[in-house]
Amino acid sequence: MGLQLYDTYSRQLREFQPLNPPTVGLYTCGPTVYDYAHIGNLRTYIFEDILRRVLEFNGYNVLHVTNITDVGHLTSDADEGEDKMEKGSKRTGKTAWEIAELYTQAFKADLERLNVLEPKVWCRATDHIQEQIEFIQGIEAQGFTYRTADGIYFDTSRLSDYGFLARLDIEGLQAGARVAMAEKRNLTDFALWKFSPTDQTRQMEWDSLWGRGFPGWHIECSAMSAKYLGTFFDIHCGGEDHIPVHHTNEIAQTQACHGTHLANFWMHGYFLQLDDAKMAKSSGEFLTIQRLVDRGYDPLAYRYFCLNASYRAKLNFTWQSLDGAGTALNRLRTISHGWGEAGIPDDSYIQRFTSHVNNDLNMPQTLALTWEMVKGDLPDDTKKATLTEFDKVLGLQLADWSPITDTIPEEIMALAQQRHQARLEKRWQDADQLRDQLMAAGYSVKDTPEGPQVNSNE
Ligand SMILES: Nc1ncnc2c1ncn2[C@@H]1O[C@H](COP(=O)(O)OP(=O)(O)OP(=O)(O)O)[C@@H](O)[C@H]1O
Ligand SMILES: [Zn+2]
Repeated sequence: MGLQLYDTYSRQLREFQPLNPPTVGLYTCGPTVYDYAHIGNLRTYIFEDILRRVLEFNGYNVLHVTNITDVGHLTSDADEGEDKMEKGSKRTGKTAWEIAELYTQAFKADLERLNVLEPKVWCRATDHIQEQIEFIQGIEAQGFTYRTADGIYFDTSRLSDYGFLARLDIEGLQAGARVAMAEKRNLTDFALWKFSPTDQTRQMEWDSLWGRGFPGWHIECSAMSAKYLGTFFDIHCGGEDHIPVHHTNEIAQTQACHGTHLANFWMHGYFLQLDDAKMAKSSGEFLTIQRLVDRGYDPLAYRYFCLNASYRAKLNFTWQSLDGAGTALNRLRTISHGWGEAGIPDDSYIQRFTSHVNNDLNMPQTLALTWEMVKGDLPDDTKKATLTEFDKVLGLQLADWSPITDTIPEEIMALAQQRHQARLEKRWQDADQLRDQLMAAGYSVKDTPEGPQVNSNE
């Protein structure tokens, strides 16, 4: 059986077939760079990384595109409130451009620490203003837009299946509406272009044929995915919160302009929760990768923790489970390091592994299989080779790991051994001199019942 993926659009598992084999177009909605990413955001990027690795494991060539939202995402997803970037600028005292750069770099560094593969294309919203303007013109030409005092809006009532992705009950929504509509014609209408306020200047604004302003949040993804992947490509991903608003509106825009629902598969990662509530920047403890590192955790322990659950299930974060993941990861590292050189992978395990990862990225089953293989009775070199194959998807960097003592150079270990010998023979002067030599080279030595223990002073 081939690769089965759950498609939110059709609400079913579907067999994945690329539109243009062997290439797979993958678009993953990126961060709004007004603050550090929390580990909840990063759970979604780990899920998308597993997806990418599984596609590559199946022999596809993945053209992976991720955007950076550095303008236009307002504090409410419904086009109200302040631009998150301008808000971040006030909070930090830096310009919106400076914080965009700062948090983009911090985000990329977090991904690297989690061994998330870099997309082939990074695209910033502010580098694609012209493409967004042209896309809005396309929508306008099809008659889907109208103008209000604060911007150009998309008329969602013009699409008979608006909201299909989220199975939105439009009539129910309208009836229960509590929010002021201002000049919006329908509750679900959204901004394509917002005008700059007349009484204040924005840091990020551009001229357009409609007036000076900035793009709405959703248009960047329709415009940039069309530029890099075409107007109908293989897979589009994001977190579950993107289903009812952001992705629904991306689809509406592309449908209006190009008549497609943008991607063949829509896939969504479910939330990381803290005390049974969504982890968010605005509420609860703001946990970043750096916070975990400061508390002595390896970022890859967090990756392992995420692999314990299906991407389609909410996952509760606890320190205890992170400890458990860290312990399991270290056991895996130590055991596999002890196996020595790799031989040839075991076919039957590789087949079972493939069927688990191809079963909608079933990581809990995959981890269980990994431990079954590790504890089983295959020869060590076969185990090593099999695990190395598995790790192409798990991404735990097992082959790169070695115990700290392995990094002590041989000549230093030899000096420590000579000192040990001198001590046994009670040649105290020689022993002290050898210790000084080790110190000068940047190492300290501790005498333990098991013999000398050498540590780097770095
Ligand atoms: N708790 C969470 N668990 C998993 N994914 C999340 C969580 N919160 C947000 N995401 C996802 O993280 C990605 C980046 O989102 P973005 O940078 O816009 O964060 P955000 O929406 O500002 O975060 P927050 O909602 O915490 O303020 C999106 O795909 C989003 O769906
Ligand atoms: Zn998007």
